[in-house]
Amino acid sequence: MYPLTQIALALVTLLSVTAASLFEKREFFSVMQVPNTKFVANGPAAYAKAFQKYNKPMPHDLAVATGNDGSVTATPVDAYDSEYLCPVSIDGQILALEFDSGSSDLWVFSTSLPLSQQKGHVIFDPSKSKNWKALSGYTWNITYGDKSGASGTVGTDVVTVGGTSVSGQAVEIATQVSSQFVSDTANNGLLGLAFSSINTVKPQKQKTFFDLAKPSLSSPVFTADLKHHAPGTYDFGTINSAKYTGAITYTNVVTSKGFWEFTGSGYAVGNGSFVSSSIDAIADTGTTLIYLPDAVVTAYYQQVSGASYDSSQGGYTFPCSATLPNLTLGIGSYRAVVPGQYINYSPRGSKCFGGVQSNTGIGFSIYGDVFLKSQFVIFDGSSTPRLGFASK
Ligand SMILES: O=C(c1ccc(-c2ccco2)nc1O)N(Cc1ccccn1)C1CC1
Repeated sequence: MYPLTQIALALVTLLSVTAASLFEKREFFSVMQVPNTKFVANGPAAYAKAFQKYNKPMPHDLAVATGNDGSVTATPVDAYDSEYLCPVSIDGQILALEFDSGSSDLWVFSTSLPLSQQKGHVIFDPSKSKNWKALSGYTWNITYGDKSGASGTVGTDVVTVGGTSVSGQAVEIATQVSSQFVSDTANNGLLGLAFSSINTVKPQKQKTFFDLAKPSLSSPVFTADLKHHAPGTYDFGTINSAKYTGAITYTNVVTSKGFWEFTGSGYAVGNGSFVSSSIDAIADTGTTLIYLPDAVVTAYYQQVSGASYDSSQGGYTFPCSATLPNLTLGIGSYRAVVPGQYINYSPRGSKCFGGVQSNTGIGFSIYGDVFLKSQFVIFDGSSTPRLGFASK
């Protein structure tokens, strides 16, 4: 064979081998493992992972050690305790949500919002969730008492709160939010804990996290242990006796409006005598202040020197140096005492704005955070829903 031919043959062979090696199915190859030097070992978390992987209940101590005991921290968003935010995982994306026992929609800031409304917020991106299932044609639209509101579309996903996971939870994606929510950049959405009857999703109402979690909870309850100027907790499925003192007083709940609605038994201002009177009220963790009948509000501020209704502020104000009396609110025979200092809500101009205001126009009273943070509160979602209150 001529050398030229040999060279050509060799070249063709070399090329064909090279080409083949590019396309051949490689039988095996090894990759060098590189240790993650930044990883900090966490034994309990590693141990808990095994239970979570196979969705098995983990031992109590391990649950407590790893924040999986159904307890979630509720952190005040500012120096006035105007709202409390809790970390919620949506298929691994963690957002700070406001737990609201006065509404029943779980909605989040999302990538579907105009960028101007997303600014400053932690955003949920459904495209990054492997368990996300869009509910085609479903919408939601909610308006709150302070005229704030939001609306959008819906899907379902896996939602985890304090180690309690729920699959198929309706997550309401905001496509529009009001200016109050845009400017509240710590708040990335709400988790409704009122009754599912007032969920706003159409064409089919959706269930709240609590309703979906109930069957997996040891007891169909959640508790609120909110604190004054400090983080507190919501617990799901258990009543932690270390968090309250004395006996729990239970009172019946009417669910016809979809709220945790009950009848208060009266009030006392400071060391004054208790006035028996039926007060139709709701327990609302999503409302900051206490809204009461005018008779109670005027009786209270009569005991605060320099207090007056300031129409320019839309409520009662008083000199910030004023000493505020305690407010006692009756629930059955139980006397819930709200410390006076909790009722100095915030400086407003040269005066301070009261944490107790009139319920005029609402149609019922609202026992909001100023009240709830003075108590340990049990939201009992059993077949006969009831509210429990205890001192702490
Ligand atoms: O903001 C709400 C509120 C919550 C949920 C709903 C709603 C409509 C449809 C489904 O839920 N509508 C509200 O209005 N407050 C508190 C409040 C504060 C001040 C004045 C009026 N009210 C409801 C719980 C009482």
